[in-house]
Amino acid sequence: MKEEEVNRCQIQNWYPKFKSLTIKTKLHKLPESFVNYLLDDSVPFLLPSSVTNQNAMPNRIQNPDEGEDDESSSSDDETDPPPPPSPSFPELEIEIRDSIEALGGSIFPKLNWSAPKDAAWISPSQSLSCSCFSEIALLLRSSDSILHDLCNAYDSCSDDKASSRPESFFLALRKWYPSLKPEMEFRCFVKANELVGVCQREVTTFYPVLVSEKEALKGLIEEFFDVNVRSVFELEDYVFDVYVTKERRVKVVDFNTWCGSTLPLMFSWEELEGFRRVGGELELRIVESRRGVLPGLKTAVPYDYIDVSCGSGWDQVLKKAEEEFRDESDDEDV
Ligand SMILES: Nc1ncnc2c1ncn2[C@@H]1O[C@H](COP(=O)(O)OP(=O)(O)OP(=O)(O)O)[C@@H](O)[C@H]1O
Repeated sequence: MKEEEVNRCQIQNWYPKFKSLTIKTKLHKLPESFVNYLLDDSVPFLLPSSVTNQNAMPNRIQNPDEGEDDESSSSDDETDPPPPPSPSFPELEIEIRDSIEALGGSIFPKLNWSAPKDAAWISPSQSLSCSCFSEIALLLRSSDSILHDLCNAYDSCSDDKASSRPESFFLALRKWYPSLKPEMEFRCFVKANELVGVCQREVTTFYPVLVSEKEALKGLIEEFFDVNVRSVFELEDYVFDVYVTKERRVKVVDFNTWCGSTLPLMFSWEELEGFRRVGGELELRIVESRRGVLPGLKTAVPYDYIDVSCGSGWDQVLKKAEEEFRDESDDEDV
């Protein structure tokens, strides 16, 4: 993969061209001091001190290995060095506060490529919804996906002299949508400027609506690609994610590289590479039945993608899951 492909998929590069077809977003170029703050892995980490003090969180995030303050630990206080001063980014904080306000009070944060999805557990809301600078800082500092953007974004590039990091980092604040339906998100694969495959983005669940609406959804996405994406996005091979609204309008959620750190979800890259759609039928791949996923397993994947043969170990897991499922469905009042 070329560095150019990775660069095109940065939100600050694609957003201006797709502004009217995606989630409303405000972009903030990050000062290097804030980038260094995100990269600093000292423990305990300090949240920026707030100049606006609006909904600010406590500055010091406790190291899980440290006990609660008690008598014995306070006796060491005299010998402990004083805690370092909290970092402060007053200009950025004020710009961010204004953007959050303009976006309705809650935002979804991401850097050039990634959102801190893996850090949602640390947020009081257990989601990526943020309403102040310190909530954003906490999510960004706690996320490996963000660390990947900061340090490893060009790892899959084959250029002779690939960059180690982008020229600038941007923080994208996207209007928060609390009730996006996972079944209406799709990943679309484009090879040589042809849409060669589409699949549901949330692959661990069977959604009956996708079975009944499959043809209509496929038509909508195909038309959206032909009219709005094919001749506008500058790469030939790439992946994009879309959301279909209840009014049946298609919105771009994100652009990703072909291969690299992008997951092919219900396809394999080999399979996608082999698809040639000139005149052929586009496949929208979905989980076709309740039995197409492993019930009760968090890391569930569609049946076809694991080795279920006798002796693989999965055969026993599946047998047990199917028995449980049968017991549950017997209880269902149908
Ligand atoms: N503005 C928003 N409000 C609420 N949820 C959102 C918003 N934007 C995205 N999401 C949810 O977060 C998920 C991840 O978003 P996004 O694709 O931007 O992150 P990402 O890090 O690039 O993910 P990936 O690496 O899987 O492509 C989306 O699938 C969607 O469910």
